[in-house]
Amino acid sequence: MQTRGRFITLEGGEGVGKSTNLGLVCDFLEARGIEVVRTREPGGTPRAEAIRELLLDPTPGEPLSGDAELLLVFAARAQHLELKIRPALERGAWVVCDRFTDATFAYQGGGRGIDAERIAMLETLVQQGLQPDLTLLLDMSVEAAQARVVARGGERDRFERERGEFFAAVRESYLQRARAAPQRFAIVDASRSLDAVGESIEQCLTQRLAAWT
Ligand SMILES: Nc1ncnc2c1ncn2[C@@H]1O[C@H](COP(=O)(O)OP(=O)(O)O)[C@@H](O)[C@H]1O
Ligand SMILES: Cc1cn([C@H]2C[C@H](O)[C@@H](COP(=O)(O)OP(=O)(O)O)O2)c(=O)[nH]c1=O
Repeated sequence: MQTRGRFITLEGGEGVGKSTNLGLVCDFLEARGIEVVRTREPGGTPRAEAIRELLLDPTPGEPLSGDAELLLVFAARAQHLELKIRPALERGAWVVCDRFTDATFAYQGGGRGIDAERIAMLETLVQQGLQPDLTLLLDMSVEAAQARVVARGGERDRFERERGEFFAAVRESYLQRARAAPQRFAIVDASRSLDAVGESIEQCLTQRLAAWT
């Protein structure tokens, strides 16, 4: 019987280094002979990426209602799960995803103030019990992460234009979720050098791999 693959997510606020470290996670696993599917949310399939465009579009004018934002996030996720994540896990590949539902609890929950119970209802509907096996939460101060976003350059999307209080609430929600599920989460101090962060991530992956095999 084919063993189901593992599902690993990277989480954290803007500029903490998720995209940078995603490659490191994938390389680490591939070097151990594991088939890896690298993906991201919102997005991951062409139609889910189209929903991402809608969510990130900073064009002023018509605001996006909180519920519309929440439902779009889960619409993209439903598509991503059915077409990409579940088939990969079922054939035994491992999925490494830049953000998943913890981001919804942090951004739509903590940031926008949507009740966690409403989010949890959609989580149950769309995921039917599927949860990441490991979530690497890259954590650092909002101010230092913002400085990285500024240095990275480029146009700011709809979320990146939010105020400092929004990101402080996002960070706090992530930390609360990590404390509530310490088996699933590993909190990584993302304020350190790229090498030091990478070393912590590799240590964590080494421990998990040993526990899973
Ligand atoms: N540990 C680090 N130290 C210094 N700069 C970093 C570190 N990690 C990432 N960066 C830089 O910070 C910026 C944001 O990183 P990125 O991976 O795009 O973050 P995210 O995907 O979490 O928004 C990029 O320019 C990246 O090169
Ligand atoms: C997955 C997800 C992302 N988001 C937001 C967070 C990000 O600002 C945005 C896009 O994610 P991402 O591309 O990871 O942003 P960045 O690389 O700049 O950190 O989508 C939500 O609000 N809810 C969600 O469920």
